[in-house]
Amino acid sequence: MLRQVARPCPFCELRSLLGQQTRLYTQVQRERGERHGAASSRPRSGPSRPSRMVLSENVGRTPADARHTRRKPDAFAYLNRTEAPRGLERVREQRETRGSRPATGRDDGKRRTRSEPFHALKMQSSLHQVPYNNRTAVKRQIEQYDSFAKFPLAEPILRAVNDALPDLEYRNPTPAQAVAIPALLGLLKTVRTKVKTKKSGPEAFLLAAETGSGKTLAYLLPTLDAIKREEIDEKEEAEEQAIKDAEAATAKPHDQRADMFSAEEPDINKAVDPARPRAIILVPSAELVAQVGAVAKSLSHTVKFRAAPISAKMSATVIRNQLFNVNGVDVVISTPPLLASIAESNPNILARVTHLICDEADSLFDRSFKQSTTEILDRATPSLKKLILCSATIPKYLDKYLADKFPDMHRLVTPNLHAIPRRVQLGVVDVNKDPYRGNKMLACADTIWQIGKASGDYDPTEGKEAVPTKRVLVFVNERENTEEVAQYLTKKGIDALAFHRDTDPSRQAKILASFTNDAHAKESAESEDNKAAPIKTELANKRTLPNTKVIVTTDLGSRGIDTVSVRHVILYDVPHTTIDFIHRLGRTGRMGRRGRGIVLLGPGDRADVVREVREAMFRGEALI
Ligand SMILES: Nc1ncnc2c1ncn2[C@@H]1O[C@H](COP(=O)(O)OP(=O)(O)OP(=O)(O)O)[C@@H](O)[C@H]1O
Repeated sequence: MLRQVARPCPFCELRSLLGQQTRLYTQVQRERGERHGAASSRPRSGPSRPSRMVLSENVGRTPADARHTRRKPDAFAYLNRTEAPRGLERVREQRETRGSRPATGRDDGKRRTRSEPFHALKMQSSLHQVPYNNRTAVKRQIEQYDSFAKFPLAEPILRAVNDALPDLEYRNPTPAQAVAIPALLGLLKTVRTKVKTKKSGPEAFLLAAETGSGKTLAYLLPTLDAIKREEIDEKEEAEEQAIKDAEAATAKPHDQRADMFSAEEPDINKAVDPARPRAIILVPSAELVAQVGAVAKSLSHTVKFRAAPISAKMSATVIRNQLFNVNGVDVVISTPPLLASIAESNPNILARVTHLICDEADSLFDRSFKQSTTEILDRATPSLKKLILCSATIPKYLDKYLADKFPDMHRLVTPNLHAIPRRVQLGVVDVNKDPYRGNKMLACADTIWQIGKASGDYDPTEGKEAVPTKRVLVFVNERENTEEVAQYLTKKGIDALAFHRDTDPSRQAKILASFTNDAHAKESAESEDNKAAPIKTELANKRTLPNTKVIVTTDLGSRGIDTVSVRHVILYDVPHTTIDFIHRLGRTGRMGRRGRGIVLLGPGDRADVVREVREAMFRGEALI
């Protein structure tokens, strides 16, 4: 042995050289790991061998890059790099020292540092991250308006709030209302995105606030206030004019012929102007027309104005009677295509509009409604004073469009924009596992049975036991699946109904009524119970879930519908975008109530997207 050592063979030399290299490599790796804070967390055991899993940092480097001969890297040059190129780091440093805009709408003007970035969501990132670095100011403003009486609204409007919010002991403004009402009344300076231009036109506002935050009243109350003030001003002007005319008539020599002509003129009552409303509210669906119409009607008893909700589901006679009422009309609530077609044959209908409101603005400016919405906007512009766009989600395309078209727009943003309501929890059911083995319908039925069988929870905010009848919304991505899923659930003894665009209008109204309003729920529950009698006898021998009502729907049911009594939302399909996540989960947990979302994660579904949404919800962060 000793002799062998004394006389080294070439293979041993090679082995020891390799061993040295290996040790050196391991040391370098360990040092690097320690530098990145990873090495200390994982104690090493066994012999230190270079890991085959360590990725090279230089895969993207071309030989040309190495020689510094090429100026521009090719399109794939940065693939597999683990560190930013030196040039990019310089840019980042420069930006940081300059203090660039905050990354999201949820920090105090500081750059947001996420512990875990949205990797999966970045792939489908569609929401505009509305910046606002005056968060503290917004919060202070919200605190300042802790009662409706603090808004300088006309007295009948303040009284009417009680009619719009019955059954509430304390009626305090929500953050959306505290931010929007003073600004729409012209009280506050709001954040403007760009330098003021000299372009004339209506004053434009964007109200961006989370789902179920009372945006309807936030735009309705100041609009009605303005309408009423205009009405009073016009009346006073008319009276002044009448006095002047009378004085002029007495001053002039009596002309009998002139009297004759004036007697022939019709006696026009200027306060009453059929089919010439002062305010238009555009919404994307007939269901929302009915919902916003009901809120407007509840206010109209005290404020005294005429609201005309019109939708394509109404007959032509009903629409005509609503619009061309002899008593006049002040506020028209419609979908854009219907109103645009009416305005084409009666352009005068938009001649006196001073307030145009686009509720669910992201829908109204997307491909399906953009043409009719902009047509109405163009026709109304000459008389328009205020344009108000409202939405719980501001997609990038809308932000870009608004920045181009209305650079002076006032942006009214609440602190929780793009976040799922705080009291909503999100659970996941793995459909791939036993007992479902990929059967989503079975998983859905089982989840609803579990919800139905669970005892009502005590809710301290409402101070009473939870409602005995549980209402569950099931969202699917495709309209065709609504009927199929609803039928399967019915077979499993669940009271489920499909709700989509082709559902019979009267049935649709009944289905929704039981989900949107507790008072209606009692009435419609009775009628539905009577109607469902034959089904019950058919299912008499089956196990049924008596205290649970289910609606299976698509996006149609997710936009703006005020499903206050819904505690559970089941996402049968993983939504395509975070926008859909926000609107679908936003049907529960409204106005600070508790809610639960359950995602059915089946084969091929994006588990990473769901995980990131859950994490963001846990941290109370805005989605991207
Ligand atoms: N100040 C308030 N206090 C208590 N409840 C309120 C208040 N303002 C509105 N609400 C109630 O909150 C519910 C949600 O209101 P609304 O439908 O206007 O929300 P939204 O912000 O438009 O929601 P979405 O974005 O989903 O359309 C309604 O039932 C409404 O009556």
